Amino acid sequence: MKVAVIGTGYVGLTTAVSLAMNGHQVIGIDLVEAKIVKLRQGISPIYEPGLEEALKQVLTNGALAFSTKLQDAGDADVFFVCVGTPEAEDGTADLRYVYSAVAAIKEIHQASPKSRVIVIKSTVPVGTGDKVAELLSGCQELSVASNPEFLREGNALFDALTPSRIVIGASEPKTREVMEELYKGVSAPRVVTTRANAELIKYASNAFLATRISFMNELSRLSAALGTDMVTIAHGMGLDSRIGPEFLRAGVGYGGSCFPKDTIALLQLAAQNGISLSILEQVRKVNATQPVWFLEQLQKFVPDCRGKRIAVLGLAFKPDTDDIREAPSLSILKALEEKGAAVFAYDPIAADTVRQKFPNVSYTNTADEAMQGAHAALLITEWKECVQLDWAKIYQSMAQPVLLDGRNAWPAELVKQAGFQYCGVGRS
Ligand SMILES: NC(=O)C1=CN([C@@H]2O[C@H](COP(=O)(O)OP(=O)(O)OC[C@H]3O[C@@H](n4cnc5c(N)ncnc54)[C@H](O)[C@@H]3O)[C@@H](O)[C@H]2O)C=CC1
Ligand SMILES: O=C(O)[C@H]1O[C@H](OP(=O)(O)OP(=O)(O)OC[C@H]2O[C@@H](n3ccc(=O)[nH]c3=O)[C@H](O)[C@@H]2O)[C@H](O)[C@@H](O)[C@@H]1O
Repeated sequence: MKVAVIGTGYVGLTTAVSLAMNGHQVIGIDLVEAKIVKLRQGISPIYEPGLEEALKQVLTNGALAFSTKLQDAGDADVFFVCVGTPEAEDGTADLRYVYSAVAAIKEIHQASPKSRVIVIKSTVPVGTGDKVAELLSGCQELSVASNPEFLREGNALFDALTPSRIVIGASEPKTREVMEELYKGVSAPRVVTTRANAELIKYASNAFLATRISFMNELSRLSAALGTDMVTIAHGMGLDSRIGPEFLRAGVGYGGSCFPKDTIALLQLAAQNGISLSILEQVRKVNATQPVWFLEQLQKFVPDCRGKRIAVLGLAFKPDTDDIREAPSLSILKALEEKGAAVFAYDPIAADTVRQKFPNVSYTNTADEAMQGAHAALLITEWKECVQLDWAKIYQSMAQPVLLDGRNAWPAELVKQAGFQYCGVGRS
């Protein structure tokens, strides 16, 4: 099929590449010319292992092209809307990019009407797909489907190619057929339902995952007080198939472009409907206070950070991405600066972006270098470059051998044997 993908951020780019890999003829559209120039050269504006190779492959075989002009996609059968839906000032989802993309598609359609489907992949509040359909009510042959995306950054292309499920929100049989045709080669369970159900499945999934994390993070505070071990506890819980092992890792809090904005957007949607989602409110509170709690653990080892060298390892909101949106590292750097610490930070990919926000932090080329002479080292993102370290060498190089493991990813027993003072999240 001929497919246009509007927006070439994480979701748009991986959607475009995966559809092209699955045999469709795809054109990716973005307003930002610099992005399109890069993409045409096979340069991914997003860091993810393997993504650029796949992009180059589909560019070379002609299955994928890019443009800044939606008119270049005039003959497309399907328009994927993959633009951002950021948090507005009041916490609701800002839908201006969605509506402006829809208006542009409407113009194209009116100029040369034919059978077309608009697929909303962006995360949008319940009712948005129906509103879009209303806006297009005069346009014959133009229908609207909701098709939320569940990919994880850092693993986005793999997730797009092998999704856990494909959720299709569409009422008309013809629209459902087009959606089936689009995903013909992809083996994954289908949920074919209404647009509203599809939209809520997306928010509910993210909110539930965030809830698991905050539950474990809050429990980790009790675990620290009791002297129990959160990693063992999570393992023991996760073996119950009703619980499962995923998303039980306690840490310094969740970040990223979606959990923070989608949880607040869901709360606002609920409030607009007179419903209080009190559990979700607590989920956000726990997440906001988790980095503060973590820094209180540091205080036990370094009571006064003024002038002390502190190493911060990992800045991206998770490994294998250069994304720092809502990364816990940002609030931790801010707090350390306020305490007067001399911060030395390392991240294999995201340091340059963080430097723009925190110019007074010293950025190093390796984790070892950040830890040299440090009075404590804090693991914030579990990049392998920050985890697989020569502990004997580091022990010699630190001013005070204190390790604060914000991801429970360092080998606790081994480092303790090497002489370090170790403190994880709900494990000591
Ligand atoms: N980042 C992620 O891992 C996931 C994001 N989502 C959702 O997908 C949506 C997109 O997220 P990201 O890809 O992270 O967003 P992003 O903000 O990284 O990218 C959006 C892109 O759309 C472009 N754009 C905006 N308006 C446009 C228009 N009218 N025409 C052409 N291009 C336009 C922007 O220039 C930008 O490049 C959001 O609703 C998000 O919640 C869903 C699942 C995963
Ligand atoms: O809607 C979205 O944007 C996406 O949001 C998340 O994906 P992503 O934000 O890329 O990353 P995750 O792997 O979910 O991690 C999010 C945050 O939670 C943290 N996390 C994750 C798992 C865990 O056990 N503990 C934990 O603290 C990570 O460190 C990270 O900061 C969801 O996992 C995707 O399904 C969803 O499509």
